[in-house]
Amino acid sequence: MAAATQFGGRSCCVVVKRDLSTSLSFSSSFQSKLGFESSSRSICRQREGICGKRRVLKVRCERRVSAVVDVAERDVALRQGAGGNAAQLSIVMKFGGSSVASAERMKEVADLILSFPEERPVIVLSAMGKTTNNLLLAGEKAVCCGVSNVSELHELSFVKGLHLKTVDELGLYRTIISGFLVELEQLLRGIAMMKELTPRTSDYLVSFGECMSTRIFAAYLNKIGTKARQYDAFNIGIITTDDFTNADILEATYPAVAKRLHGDWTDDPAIPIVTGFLGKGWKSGAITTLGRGGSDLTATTIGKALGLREIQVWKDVDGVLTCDPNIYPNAKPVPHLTFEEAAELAYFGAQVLHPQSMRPAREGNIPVRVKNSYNPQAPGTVIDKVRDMSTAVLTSIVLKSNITMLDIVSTRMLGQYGFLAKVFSIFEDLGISVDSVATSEVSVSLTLDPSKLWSRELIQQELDHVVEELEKIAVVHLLQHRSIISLVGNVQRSSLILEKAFNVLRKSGVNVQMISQGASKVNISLVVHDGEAKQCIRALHSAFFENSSQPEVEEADFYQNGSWKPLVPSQTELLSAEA
Ligand SMILES: Nc1ncnc2c1ncn2[C@@H]1O[C@H](COP(=O)(O)OP(=O)(O)O)[C@@H](O)[C@H]1O
Ligand SMILES: N[C@@H](CC(=O)OP(=O)(O)O)C(=O)O
Repeated sequence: MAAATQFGGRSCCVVVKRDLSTSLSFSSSFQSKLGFESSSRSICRQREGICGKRRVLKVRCERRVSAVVDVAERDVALRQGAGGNAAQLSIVMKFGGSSVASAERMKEVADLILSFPEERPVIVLSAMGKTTNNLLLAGEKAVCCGVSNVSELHELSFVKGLHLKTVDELGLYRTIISGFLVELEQLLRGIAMMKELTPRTSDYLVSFGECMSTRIFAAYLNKIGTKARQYDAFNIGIITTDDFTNADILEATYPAVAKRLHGDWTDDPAIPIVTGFLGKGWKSGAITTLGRGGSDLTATTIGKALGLREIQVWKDVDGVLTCDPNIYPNAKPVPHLTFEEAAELAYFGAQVLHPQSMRPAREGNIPVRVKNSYNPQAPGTVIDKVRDMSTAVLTSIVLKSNITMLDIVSTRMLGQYGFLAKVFSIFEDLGISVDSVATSEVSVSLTLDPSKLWSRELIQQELDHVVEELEKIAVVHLLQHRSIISLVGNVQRSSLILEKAFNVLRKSGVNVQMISQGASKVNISLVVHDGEAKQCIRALHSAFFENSSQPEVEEADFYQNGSWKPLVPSQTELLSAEA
């Protein structure tokens, strides 16, 4: 009989078997009270929800008999291994495109995985190197290049060449991927014939990248004697909305993925190699993608589904850095972040993590470690529920460029209630999401992310439509080519952060056009002109992270002449500072 673990109340608890099937189990007195002939009943409905501040799992069997258990309790039980002492899958390791860009890199990643013999990892892989970009470009070019020219497309040759070279160099059979390469060319011919690349076709097109990288890597592991099994995410229960190119993971994913991966592992252990980035639309049944960089989200989703101990995302940098190293090479690794900080960082543009990827990790309370596959010795960044904030001031500076800002001033006088509600209902009706907001009773400034508008070609038309609608109730100024600089950190120290930031910006001669502090209290956003943004980031980075002569930001500012200055300067001090 399969071993099981149980949690919940004394008279009624949830039992999870080794294959992750669940049932409700009753004490004998409760059983006789209910009139059930056996002490166990299968579950006909289960749903996750919020109760107070707890995430709970509500399960119900026939005759409306139900149990409510803490999700955290369930996850601990799963982590300890539903199934007694059997060695269960323990961690997720996700390797991004940069980590598996060539045969040599794949060998190094295999060595890295095998250097943790005590772990039983699930591996999530992205497409090799720049494959996704090349596939997208090939698709765009196919729309207008004519069917007969498809085979000459440079991007197609690049993708074919890279994958065949990798297979050859790893000593594998070309048949692992040859079918995909033929189908890929056929698909591009189809796009050329139709002269159209829909979001649905685009997702199908890019899926070839992950489908091939995982097959190559699994074959290589098997070749070197490590048993591995390839999985396409869309066939193992990663169920999503049908929002092609930017789909959301649905709740049904978690039990389905757990059942499939745990079940296969229990029957015949082999390292699972799963395609990142991909899912299956719940209505269409078609392949969907989770948005660019979506393999991070695949990794955290699998981590939560299986209740694993840790989620590792392996990149080409030493962890999450104090700012984008492409903007400023002096960026330094950040050792610890909370889920909230990491989510805010990702949402406001730090390309290092997918914006939605922290959600499953936070819900499952599973730590995420960001590591460098080119430099595995580097400690990386640990992202967890809490961290010591006693000395934390600023964690990271993030830039989001080319955003649009709207200044909206009510045409009515003060005291006009309902103004903000009207403004936001216009955005809701038009399906446009707003990033940052600053308000007064009769005016509101807000920023829009152009990538969230429906389609790139329509941006100007859509913006004109937004302005037209808003002008029915307000005077509107549309300000384009703006950047949001997000200061992510300990906003308990917001005055200190703002004081220092504005000092830097004043010295740089930059005028901030909007300020917003999110309710999450880990982020202060400043809007500046695009042209000034990078220079601001460099200056802010030097001030917050590089001035080593200053012991700590707050000490430097408030510990002078051997004594502490009060945190709030007196009026006289402010006046003398002004002078
Ligand atoms: N704050 C940041 N910290 C670390 N990397 C960042 C940051 N902002 C932008 N990046 C960029 O993100 C890249 C890593 O993310 P990504 O390209 O998704 O990696 P992978 O493809 O390996 O998953 C880095 O090479 C770096 O250029
Ligand atoms: N290959 C996809 C998904 C992904 O997550 O890639 P990476 O891990 O290399 O950012 C993309 O390029 O968007």
